[in-house]
Amino acid sequence: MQAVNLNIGGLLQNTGLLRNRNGISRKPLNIEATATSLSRIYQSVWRQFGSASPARINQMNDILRDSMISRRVVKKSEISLNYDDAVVRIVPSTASFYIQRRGFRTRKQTFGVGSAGKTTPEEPKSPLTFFSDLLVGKKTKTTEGGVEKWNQYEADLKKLPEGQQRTYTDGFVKGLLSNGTTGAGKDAKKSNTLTRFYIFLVFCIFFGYLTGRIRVRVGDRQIGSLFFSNPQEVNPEDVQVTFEDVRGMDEAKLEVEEIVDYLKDPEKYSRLGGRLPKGVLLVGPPGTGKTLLARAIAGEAQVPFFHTAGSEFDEVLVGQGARRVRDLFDKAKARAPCIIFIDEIDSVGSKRVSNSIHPYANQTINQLLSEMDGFTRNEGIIVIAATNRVDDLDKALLRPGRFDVRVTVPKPDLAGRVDIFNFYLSKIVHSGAIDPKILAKGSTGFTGADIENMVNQAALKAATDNAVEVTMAYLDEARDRVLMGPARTGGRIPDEEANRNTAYHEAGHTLVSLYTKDATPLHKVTIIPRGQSLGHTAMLPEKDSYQLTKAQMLATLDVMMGGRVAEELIFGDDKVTTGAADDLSKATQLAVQMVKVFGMSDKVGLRDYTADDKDSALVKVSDLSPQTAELIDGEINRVLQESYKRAKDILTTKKKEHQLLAEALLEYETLSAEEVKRVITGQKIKRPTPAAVKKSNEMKRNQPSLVLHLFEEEGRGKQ
Ligand SMILES: Nc1ncnc2c1ncn2[C@@H]1O[C@H](COP(=O)(O)OP(=O)(O)OP(=O)(O)O)[C@@H](O)[C@H]1O
Ligand SMILES: [Zn+2]
Repeated sequence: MQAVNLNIGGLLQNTGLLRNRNGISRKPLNIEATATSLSRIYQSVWRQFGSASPARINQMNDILRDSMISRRVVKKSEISLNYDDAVVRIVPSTASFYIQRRGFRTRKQTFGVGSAGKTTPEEPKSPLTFFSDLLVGKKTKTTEGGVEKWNQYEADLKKLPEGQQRTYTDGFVKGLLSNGTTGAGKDAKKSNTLTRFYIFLVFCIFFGYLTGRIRVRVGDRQIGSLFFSNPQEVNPEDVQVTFEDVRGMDEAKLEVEEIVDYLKDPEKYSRLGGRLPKGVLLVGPPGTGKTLLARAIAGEAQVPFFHTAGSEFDEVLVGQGARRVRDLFDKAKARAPCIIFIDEIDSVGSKRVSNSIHPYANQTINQLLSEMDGFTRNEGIIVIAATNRVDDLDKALLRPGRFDVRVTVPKPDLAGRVDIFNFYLSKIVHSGAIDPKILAKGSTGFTGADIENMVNQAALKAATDNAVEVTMAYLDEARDRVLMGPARTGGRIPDEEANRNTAYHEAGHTLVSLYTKDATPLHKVTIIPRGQSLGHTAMLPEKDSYQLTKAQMLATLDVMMGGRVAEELIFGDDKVTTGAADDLSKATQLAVQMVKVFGMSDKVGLRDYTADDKDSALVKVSDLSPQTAELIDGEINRVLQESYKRAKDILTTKKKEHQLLAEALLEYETLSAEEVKRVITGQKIKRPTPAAVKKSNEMKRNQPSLVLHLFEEEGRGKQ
């Protein structure tokens, strides 16, 4: 027992929590390792005493009192040890200790670690402990805990969109690893478990692959489940989703309600002679919840749901796509009433052109058409297809008797977004100060998937920070991630010349947007690489727009030109970079549309000139005269040229502002719209620069900053 006591003090010294008597500075604190070790020691003390009767707690406290720490703080009910952003509190009276990380703003957040097997109800325990538990290595007592964690992990994983599942898994495994390494070799058992876990993981993946649950994608195609005879066998899902889970699209829900009714009782409809659609086409941008709506229909009606994607029919081998369609319908018929859902139907159902990308699309579509014609209306099968490009679809699919009902699933409007935010916020622990209305106002143009993603990202970040709840700050940060893509983890790139270029380029976009009347309001500008680009100027519309005016489009063009113009003006014609390529390609697309589709060029007139671009004929015969073609070309160029000139005018007259802004960007890396406005009027920004923050963090780390109550107490005691 003596050994145990000494260990606590020694351990605290070792891990840098406690400065030793001579004040020699300590190693930087590894909070995870400390927590794990403390927890282990506490538990071993606890085990010697068995259950937690008051007498035993006293006994244990006696031991603690003898220890190096407690001797000095006999009378203290609590000892706090501060370290950078963490506080370790030891509460002898309850024989427990807590490691807190200081909260995001001012709030302190606590989660209990190693309260020696005893729960302390008075201590707020972070509700987001799943991550922190993993990171800190909180031990669940039995193997059941492991199973639970695993199940939880699996459940959580399923909830995430496919793109994020990997990141989540990475985090999970990292959590396990950091957990495992703290034992540093001594804990052979643990590493054994870890090995077993990996073997299990590999096995799961392999098994999943074999059974076709996990598929490998090569380019556009799936090479999946090669070993089983019937590849891509679609099995119906049991759907738990209901209309309650689908938010912010009341009209669409109304439109499909009848279908639910029908699926619940097809007989009733047949008896009354009603005619129901065979196919429903859900049209809307990606992420607006088309799949979700289809699932909800199945869930409401309690019928099987066959989920496929158009691309799955797109096969390497001749006739396979068609066979899959046949198999799918055969299975569905056996399970009617049911729903067949075909996602991204445009990938197979677009105009029946023979091209090298979809050589056998014809056969597949024909099969689909004949299957849909093959069953009668009231057989109890509803085929729901989703697309975001209805214009591209083969007209044959849209004929009566096929997908003759069309339901639009638009991006949510303000009220819809409030609803969706409310829904997803209700699933996480969040601060009461969060106002969904403000969130919705600040996320114009977001889809349901974006919002879900945003809330989820905020919750994950809060969990890794061991926060008690998700605050507005986390949500703001998450919004920027959704809006601009994840920032480069290392911050700015190490090439300062490139950074300078980016700063002037982005400042160019920003200034043009500020001084152009109809431009979308600025949100943020940054020179931290995001996604593909080196910098980013993010704009956020103030309200939902249902249409764009010509002035708004021209403003957008001008802003796009701003980047290139800035490079030219500051660094000279021959120093322009490739950084503007993306801007130019987007600008060109827009200009082409303005001239050819929207009739926004007086010279070219009001005709839609894209009609024959869409034609599926193999050999295109343009019915435009060469003069007209030339005219269109000239007009597109003129629109772009004029826009370039407007941007140049602004940046030439605002040279000083341009420089101020670029310098500020180099210094602060990211600026909000308000900060931009301060900077260009010559005012200072009232926050430390990222460089200063980094430096002060480093300084803190190298400085013994731990002293506190413990030693003050000791000093006073001696005098
Ligand atoms: N209106 C909404 N209400 C609640 N959740 C939504 C809504 N829209 C999207 N989501 C969330 O976003 C996820 C992705 O949406 P879903 O896959 O249904 O979009 P989609 O329109 O089918 O997109 P895609 O065209 O890319 O397949 C859903 O699983 C759901 O969690
Ligand atoms: Zn640009």
